[in-house]
Amino acid sequence: MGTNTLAERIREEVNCYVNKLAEFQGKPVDIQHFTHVSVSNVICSIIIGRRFSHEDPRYQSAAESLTNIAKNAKGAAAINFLPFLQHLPGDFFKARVIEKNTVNVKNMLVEIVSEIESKESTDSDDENIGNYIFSYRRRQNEKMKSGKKTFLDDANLIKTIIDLFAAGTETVATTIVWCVLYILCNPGVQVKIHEELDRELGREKLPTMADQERLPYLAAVIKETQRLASIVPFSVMHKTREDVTIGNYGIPQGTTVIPDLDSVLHDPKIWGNDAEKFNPERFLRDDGSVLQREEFIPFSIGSRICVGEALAKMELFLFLSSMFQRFEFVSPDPANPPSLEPNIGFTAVPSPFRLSCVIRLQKYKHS
Ligand code: HEM
Repeated sequence: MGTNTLAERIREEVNCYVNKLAEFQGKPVDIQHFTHVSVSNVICSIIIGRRFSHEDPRYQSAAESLTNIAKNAKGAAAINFLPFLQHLPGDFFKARVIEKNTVNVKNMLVEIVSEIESKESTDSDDENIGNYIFSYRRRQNEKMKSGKKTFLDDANLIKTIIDLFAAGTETVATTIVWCVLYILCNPGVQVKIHEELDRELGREKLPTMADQERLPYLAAVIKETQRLASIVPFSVMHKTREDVTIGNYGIPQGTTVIPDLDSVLHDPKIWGNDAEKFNPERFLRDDGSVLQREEFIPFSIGSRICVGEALAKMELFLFLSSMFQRFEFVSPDPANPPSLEPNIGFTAVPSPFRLSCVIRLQKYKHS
């Protein structure tokens, strides 16, 4: 799918999202659920070509299951190291919770894929271009016709869709919520974001990707959020395919390796003694332009770097720029800001909190 089409789909979702937040008229609300639904709708529009309403019960149940999987993933990781643990009575490592939720998501997807495919047979190819399921099936048919061996089968279609939902929803939604939480605890940062947005974009038009380079302060805020929140602290497990030597350490073939991204993102030798503080300025040069740091690795590094990095960056910019343009985020009790203590599962998620989305702009004149 082209970058422009993708950005347009994200902007459509962002517009629905900020309208949804505006409905609360500044009353305190926990935005985690709405943010998850909107971000997974971006993945939905890529995979099946349409979005779901925030109230759709089938969709709400799948979103809840994905959250449960991410929340409990850390405990279940112990079973990857010591597989016999899965036979213990009870569910101390939450493997059964994960299994139950995965089956729920899988059943919903199988149902949706079959609905989409029965509808697609009546749609023209042009209407389906840019839809992941359609592209997958087209490639699968080409491979089968050519007689080549292919892994593109029904089971892998569902598995890759689950991967995209699981990896692409929790991560981006959690980063957006962390950003707002850091802002509540650092109100001076929000003042600077608003100044930059008002000066560079005004308040009439929903931001586009073309606006990104005019907002270096916001870019620094997003980077600092990703650094400090370090939402995938232990990345994804890998296994060595051959014997390797790193420094004085020999790592035999077949060793499970857990990359500790957190140790780089929070290292005071790299970021200074204020490494545990939220300080967007560390990503800005003296002239106000954005500083790229090679130690900034929230998406990991190497050949298995996150495949969704470009999409995630686009979403973070379009969601957050529009949110700050439209609202001022205020803690209902400024003297007692919400806790910054994360709940660590597969991702590091903020503890639930409420905030007021005070409207700066009623509605966009042009979207
Ligand atoms: C702020 C958002 C995100 C962060 C911080 C993030 C971070 C990561 C990290 C650390 C990894 C592990 C890389 C490794 O194995 O070394 C990963 C893998 C992955 N990510 Fe992301 N990600 C984000 C968003 C997304 C999005 C939006 C998608 C897709 C639509 C996505 C899809 C994936 C997939 C499929 C993998 C597995 C790649 C593989 O198996 O090689 N991610 N991500």
